[in-house]
Amino acid sequence: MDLNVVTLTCPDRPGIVHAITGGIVAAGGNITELQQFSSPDSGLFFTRIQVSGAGEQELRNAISVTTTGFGARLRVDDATRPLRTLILASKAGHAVNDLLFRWQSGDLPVDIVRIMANHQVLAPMAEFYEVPFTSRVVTKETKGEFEDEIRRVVEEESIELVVLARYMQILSPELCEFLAWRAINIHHSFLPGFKGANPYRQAHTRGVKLIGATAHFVTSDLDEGPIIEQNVVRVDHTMEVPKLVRKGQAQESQTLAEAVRLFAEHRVLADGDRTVIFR
Ligand SMILES: Nc1nc2c(c(=O)[nH]1)N[C@@H](CN(C=O)c1ccc(C(=O)N[C@@H](CCC(=O)O)C(=O)O)cc1)CN2
Repeated sequence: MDLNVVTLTCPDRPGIVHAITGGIVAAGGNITELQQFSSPDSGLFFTRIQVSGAGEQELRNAISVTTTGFGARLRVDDATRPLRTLILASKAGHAVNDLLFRWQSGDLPVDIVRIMANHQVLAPMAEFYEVPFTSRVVTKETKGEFEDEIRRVVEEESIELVVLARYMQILSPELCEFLAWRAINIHHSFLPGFKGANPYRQAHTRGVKLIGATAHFVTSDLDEGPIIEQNVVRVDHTMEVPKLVRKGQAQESQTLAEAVRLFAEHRVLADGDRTVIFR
């Protein structure tokens, strides 16, 4: 049985749902889930519709006809096809291991094709999960070559999602543009607080009572990308930085995995520099 996800964004107006569902009926489809949102800020309409019993192309053709003139951005995706995913990592293994375990357990609709890292530390973990692993020391001199290798892998392996699972190198503006809206980073703080490489030390110095994690799309503005998912946990004065790191790692892993799931299920839509999330 075909199962597809229709996502559409267009300037808001009356009759959009009527037009889309008319196309779905024309293609012989049955709606199994429907969510919509009209943004008062952007004036845009957003919808995600899960459809059974109609082919991907038939849906795309039928809805394109019934929404002609709407100025719509339409996608139809096979809901049963796992997203081809590349993980970028450094030394920290908690978020990588969590993704690999959930993937191997069938808990994430992705296919982890490769791990690329700027350290060799995670090679045994990749071998355990039988995932191809590439590592290269990244310096100012070698950064360009490594980024070219990332681009080559994305193109040659038909990668649909790049996950920065505590990858501690800043991507160039050119690579950010190439990966726009298809690269997710996990930042180890509750953004917009404590940007940069050492948020737990910043949190300890500030004496906060909550710490957290933020999954966001990667942009050339460090830690400023559109937010997909966030979580927080309570902390207190008795906790030194190592304890904050341990408590934070659990939040990072959970937050990143949820953001990857939402993206892979086509539940994340772009609304300017923000996101619309259909959970
Ligand atoms: N273009 C972007 N690249 C990356 C982002 C991003 O938002 N945009 N997020 C980072 C992850 N990150 C925080 O979440 C982060 C990583 C690294 C640094 C940093 O200052 N790195 C130093 C080197 C540190 C080292 O070698 O250990 C640097 O690159 O000079 C800040 C924030 C991933 N990339």
